[in-house]
Amino acid sequence: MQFNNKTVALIGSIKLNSTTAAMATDFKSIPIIDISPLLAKCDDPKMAEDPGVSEVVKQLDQACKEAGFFYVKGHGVPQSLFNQVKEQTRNFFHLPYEEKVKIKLTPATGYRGYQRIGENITKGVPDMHEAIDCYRELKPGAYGDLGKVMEGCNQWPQDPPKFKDMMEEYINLCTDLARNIMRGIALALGGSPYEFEGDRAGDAFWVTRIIGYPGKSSENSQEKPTHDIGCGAHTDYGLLTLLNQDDDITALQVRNRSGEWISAPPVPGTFVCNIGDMLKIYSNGLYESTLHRVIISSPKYRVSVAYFYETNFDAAVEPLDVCKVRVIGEAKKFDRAVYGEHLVKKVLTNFVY
Ligand SMILES: N=C(N)NCCCC[C@H](N)C(=O)O
Ligand SMILES: O=C(O)CCC(=O)C(=O)O
Ligand SMILES: [Fe+2]
Repeated sequence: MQFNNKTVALIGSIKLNSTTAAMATDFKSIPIIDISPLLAKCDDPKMAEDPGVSEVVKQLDQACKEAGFFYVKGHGVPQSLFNQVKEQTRNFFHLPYEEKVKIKLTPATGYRGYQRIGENITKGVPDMHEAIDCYRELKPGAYGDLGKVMEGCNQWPQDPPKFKDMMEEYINLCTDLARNIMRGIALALGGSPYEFEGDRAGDAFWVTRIIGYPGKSSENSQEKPTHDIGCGAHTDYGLLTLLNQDDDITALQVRNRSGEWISAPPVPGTFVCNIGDMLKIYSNGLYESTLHRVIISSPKYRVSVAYFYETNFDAAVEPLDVCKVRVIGEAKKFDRAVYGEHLVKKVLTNFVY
């Protein structure tokens, strides 16, 4: 099924109150939320009283309950940088393998660097993508044994020139943006704007994956995909993902509660945002970390840059008190996790090495 941008926007603007949201039929598309009113007030301690903020918060709450996915516009990241990040990513992956493998990811590099097509594994199946993985750098010994696996320096290519500077600038903007969206989500959950600061995510860890997907049986590609799963079905690990995807290829799919795969077509200039496993726990399951995957069906090479905003590396995550009281039903067994343990467990099973 295909949607044009107008359809997505229209469905996104339908307002439901919380009762109807719970009874709503399964989502068939993903809403677009203009967060500029939230960003205008996000440093004001009284932001919750602002009508513009309240409207955004209502839309975030509905999107997080229904789909766990939403597009964000009015995000304030300059369009030139937003697009340049994808163009330079395309330029990097276009280089010969000998050049790319100079920054190869290995356990010794703290799982930072370049992986070729088929080296990342999801549920036992090699993914048909290549990528550069980056993580916020940890000071040696910072989290003791918990952090050891992830210690290391990010590996940046020499070519394209200025790639590191560009990505670091972009990552800093994504970090600020994600913190501000999380203030809106904290309000949506019925908490203070600052629930996800301090010991929870005041020193947020982050992950960035710079990704390229080969075109389907394209003649001039370096490597032909052996199947059409660009990235197998998975959930993201932390709080909130900000995905900057190529403008003209539909490849990302999101699973709804009926098990149907719903496309998340490109909406130029927007981030695709989705909830990670830690936010699912904080929200006591009110918000789901939705399964998603990438299917290769276009002959064209596709790039995407995924920024993952996480909790503090050593955060012990359990449902917020405001969310415990909101879940009806008898003696629910609350989930718990230490974020760093969750990440390390994933990373250690994600690779062929
Ligand atoms: N940091 C995050 N969220 N990365 C998502 C990668 C998903 C694929 C990975 N092989 C997996 O199976 O999880
Ligand atoms: O490339 C995409 O569209 C999504 C990638 C993704 O889901 C991930 O890296 O976690
Ligand atoms: Fe993902």
